[in-house]
Amino acid sequence: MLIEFKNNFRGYFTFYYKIIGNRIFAYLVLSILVSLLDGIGLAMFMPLFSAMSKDDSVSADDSTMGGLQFITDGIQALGISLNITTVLCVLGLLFTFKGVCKFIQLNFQVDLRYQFIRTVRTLLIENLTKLSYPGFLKLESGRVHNTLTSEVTKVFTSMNFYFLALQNAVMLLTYIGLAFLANAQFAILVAIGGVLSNLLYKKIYTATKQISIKLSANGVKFTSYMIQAIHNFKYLKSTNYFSRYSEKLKDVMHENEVLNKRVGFYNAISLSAKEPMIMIIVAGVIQIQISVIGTSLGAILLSLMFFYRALNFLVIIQNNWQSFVQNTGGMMSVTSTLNDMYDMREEITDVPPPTIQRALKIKDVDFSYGETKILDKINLEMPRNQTIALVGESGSGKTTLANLISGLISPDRGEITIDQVPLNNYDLNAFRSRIGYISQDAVVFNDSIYNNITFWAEPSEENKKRFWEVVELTSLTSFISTQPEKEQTRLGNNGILISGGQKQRISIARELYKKAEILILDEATSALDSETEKIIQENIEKLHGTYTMVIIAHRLSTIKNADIIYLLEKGKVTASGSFDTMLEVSERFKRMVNLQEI
Ligand SMILES: Nc1ncnc2c1ncn2[C@@H]1O[C@H](COP(=O)(O)OP(=O)(O)OP(=O)(O)O)[C@@H](O)[C@H]1O
Repeated sequence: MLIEFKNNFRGYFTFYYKIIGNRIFAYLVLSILVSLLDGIGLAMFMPLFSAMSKDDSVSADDSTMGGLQFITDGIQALGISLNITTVLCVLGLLFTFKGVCKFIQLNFQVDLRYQFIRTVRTLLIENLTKLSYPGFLKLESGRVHNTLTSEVTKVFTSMNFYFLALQNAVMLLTYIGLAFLANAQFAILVAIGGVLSNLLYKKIYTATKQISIKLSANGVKFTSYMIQAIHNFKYLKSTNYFSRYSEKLKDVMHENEVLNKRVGFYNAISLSAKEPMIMIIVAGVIQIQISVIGTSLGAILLSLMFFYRALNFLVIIQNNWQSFVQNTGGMMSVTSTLNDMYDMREEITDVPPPTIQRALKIKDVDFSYGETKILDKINLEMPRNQTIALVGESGSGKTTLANLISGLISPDRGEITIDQVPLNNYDLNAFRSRIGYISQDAVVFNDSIYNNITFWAEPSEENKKRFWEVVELTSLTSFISTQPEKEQTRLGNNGILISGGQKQRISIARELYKKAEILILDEATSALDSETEKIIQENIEKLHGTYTMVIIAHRLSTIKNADIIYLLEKGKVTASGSFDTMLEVSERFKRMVNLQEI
């Protein structure tokens, strides 16, 4: 889903409406009801004041009620006589009803908040799931991380203040309306006072909005540095680069501090200007009413009360808006990340791919990263249940080729086919769910060994049996038996609590557990000692003929039994054949074998 919004009051409303839907109107109606009840309740004080000066009797045509006379008229029309007791009872009833409405409104607000935050997070996760791999390479990980955590919260906070401002705007309008009914001149003066104070606040909002955008960008920078610090902690620690690296973090923190101080400065202006502004406007209005217009103080008392309250709400709105603006940077960064992800999404069909009957083929494939050609006219065949090996010097394009085979990237030219049908015609997600990928960097989650290998499968008898089978195949049995909590032992962040070789074996076990059709092993056994490597190698050998396998290896001893070996040199396949054939046809391959003294 693509979200766009215009940078104005209506644009923000549309943005929230897109996320929350029609419930936004129910919330508005509740807000109006609460403010109306509050206003009418307040108006009921007037007959009370007049009764105090007229021996307990409440006059039905009290001039202090102005245009709000209909309220007391309405009470009398119901057959209730007006006296202090009935007015007090009506007051009590009105404010109780207002309390009930406020309670419903606040609960509804909490519900909306969670609906909102859930919808935005779900959208982000959905877009992240659909994001193409090349798209992911373009997105900074700090940006994704920051958006999913702090920026979403900022959007939610912005919505909170937007609604508070809106709710208080309803209050303001109600009071202006009531003040207008009580005394029309007051309403005009409120409008003038409001417009004047808004001019000052508009300048503050613009400045705050700019800072908010900068703060969001800085947040991305900080998160990005932090992720890298945690990821590379061991290296930074062992080389004592940490102190130099932490300087970078401190710089970003300092930039943040400067920006936050500026926000604080504008906040201070907006908050401290509140009271004097109200008092000046109120005093000015009273002065104009009495000396210029010649109204008596009694006649304007109710209007003045509404007016004072309206002004209070005006200032509250300005403060709400200031807080809203402070968080608008979050709205912008969430929408831009969402939309960037959407633009770089993977378009896939829903045609399920068949199992390979004959072969997966790569035909005349070219691939470039930017301007740099990485693969040049590659032709390669992976016959069903056979093992192919990709060898070649570092940077020759082996992993890029594996990425093409797994459909992570698409060729610029040429095609990849399953039994003559282009791979892109099929649902690539369904295809990938049949791939087992063991990469150079072992993938380990901070969870139990069981969950790491089964990928959180139900601990049913059948699953447990399969778990122990793959544990045996990957020589992990004795390792697990020495662990304090056996297969329930947790592995720590990125498998920090276990060795590199153990991590690699757990990664292999996960892919074997998966019942994949194609196994891609990219330097899968490189972190293992020769003895463990030999055992796992033998176990992988046992799978020969049951999986279609791609093995990428620098250690040529591990691919001796591959059905077809492809030698890659600078993105081109320069020789192919069985191990023995390769020794005959490729001088380069022969040299590589001799160097490794196989
Ligand atoms: N995301 C990327 N953006 C730009 N260039 C890339 C990217 N990934 C890889 N490359 C470049 O593509 C070339 C081939 O990389 P690849 O990882 O496929 O090589 P390899 O043969 O697997 O190397 P190794 O044996 O060292 O793993 C390299 O020159 C590399 O710098």
